Amino acid sequence: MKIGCPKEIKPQEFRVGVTPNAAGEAVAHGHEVVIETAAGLGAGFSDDDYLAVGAKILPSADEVFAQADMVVKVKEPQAVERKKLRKDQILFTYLHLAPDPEQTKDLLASGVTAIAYETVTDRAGGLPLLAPMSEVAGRLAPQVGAWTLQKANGGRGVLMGGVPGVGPARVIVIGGGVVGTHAAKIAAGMGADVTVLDRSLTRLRYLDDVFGGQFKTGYSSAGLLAELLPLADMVIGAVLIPGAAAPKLVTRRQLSIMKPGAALVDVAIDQGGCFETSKATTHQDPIYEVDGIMHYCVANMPGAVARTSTIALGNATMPFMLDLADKGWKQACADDPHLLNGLNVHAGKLTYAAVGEALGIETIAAEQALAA
Ligand SMILES: NC(=O)C1=CN([C@@H]2O[C@H](COP(=O)(O)OP(=O)(O)OC[C@H]3O[C@@H](n4cnc5c(N)ncnc54)[C@H](O)[C@@H]3O)[C@@H](O)[C@H]2O)C=CC1
Ligand SMILES: CC(=O)C(=O)O
Ligand SMILES: [Mg+2]
Repeated sequence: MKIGCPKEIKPQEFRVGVTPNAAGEAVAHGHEVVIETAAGLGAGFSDDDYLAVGAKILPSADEVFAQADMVVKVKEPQAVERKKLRKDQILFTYLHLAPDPEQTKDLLASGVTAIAYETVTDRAGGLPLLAPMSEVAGRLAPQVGAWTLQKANGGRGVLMGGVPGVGPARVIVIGGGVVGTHAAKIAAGMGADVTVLDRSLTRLRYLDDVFGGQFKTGYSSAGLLAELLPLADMVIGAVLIPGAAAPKLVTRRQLSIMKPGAALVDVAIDQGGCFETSKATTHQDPIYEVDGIMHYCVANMPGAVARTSTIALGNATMPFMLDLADKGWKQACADDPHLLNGLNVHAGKLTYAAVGEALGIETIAAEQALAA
């Protein structure tokens, strides 16, 4: 199979979908790998690094898309990239379709077979291709939140760890999955007073067992949140209902009960965001203010630390990419129900129920696409 990897074109996105290590393994499996020139530069990989493992360098994205049987990326295809997709081509990348009707429409029209990293599952009930980026975004969240809290950025001028004689910042993390756990660990490590809320008691028991003493836990409800919001210096949104649009947990009216200059960091923005006032921002212009509350809503946070993120993502995607290339998507998905859970679009049909529900589009079962 010919595997193609274009340079990412989303603003300030420096990650790359295929690392030289992954390219080398694919070549060793007998596949051809074509990489757009300079695709890896932002993550510290030169064209020569790819040539050294047997990949080919192509001069443009047009040629990569035209030649590839499978396109491997990081971010959802942008409008100009979507025009290059075609029937009988596999697209393997993050998609986040539920809050994105335009992209969904274009993918359906293209006829492409699109497998979304964020809905591939594992035996433990986790999301193995989302997890590495959730680890990164979770660890970044307190860091960017702390920056947002600085006076010059519109924040309330509170230091995460406080100082002797002055108490620490209070941080509320909503959602105690991968993002939430890593965010809480780092915020607690910075000296903040941290509470993690989740709706899963099993998850709260795990967090209490492992991190009891470092941060507190609470059962996520509208009532508890209303109690905690007036006390918070920072709220980190880290909820997920896989594939679905994020539930709105903090309303615009509730901003008025918060401290002026408090920071909302909505990591769940790629699924539409969990605060009513969230709208996606970019690394170039990451924060904005609503009713005196600062919002940070960058939808590709891991792009800020592109080298760490690219290697972490490549480690996770490589075995799935190899499986898809070795067997073709149908056999790979038939053999692995967890990879089949990644199938979101095939030949003009949506194959992921939560996306269909969010967008009001008819969905077929992924198994039906396999049988077609
Ligand atoms: N902005 C960015 O750059 C990035 C965003 N993300 C996003 O972060 C979000 C979280 O991802 P993960 O932590 O990997 O998911 P996860 O599945 O590991 O954790 C989500 C947690 O949210 C909990 N939850 C669901 N509804 C809740 C509610 N109403 N209140 C409290 N908790 C609730 C679940 O029980 C679960 O523990 C996703 O939307 C993901 O796409 C991930 C990486 C990068
Ligand atoms: C998960 C995701 O959307 C990202 O890493 O950008
Ligand atoms: Mg994202």
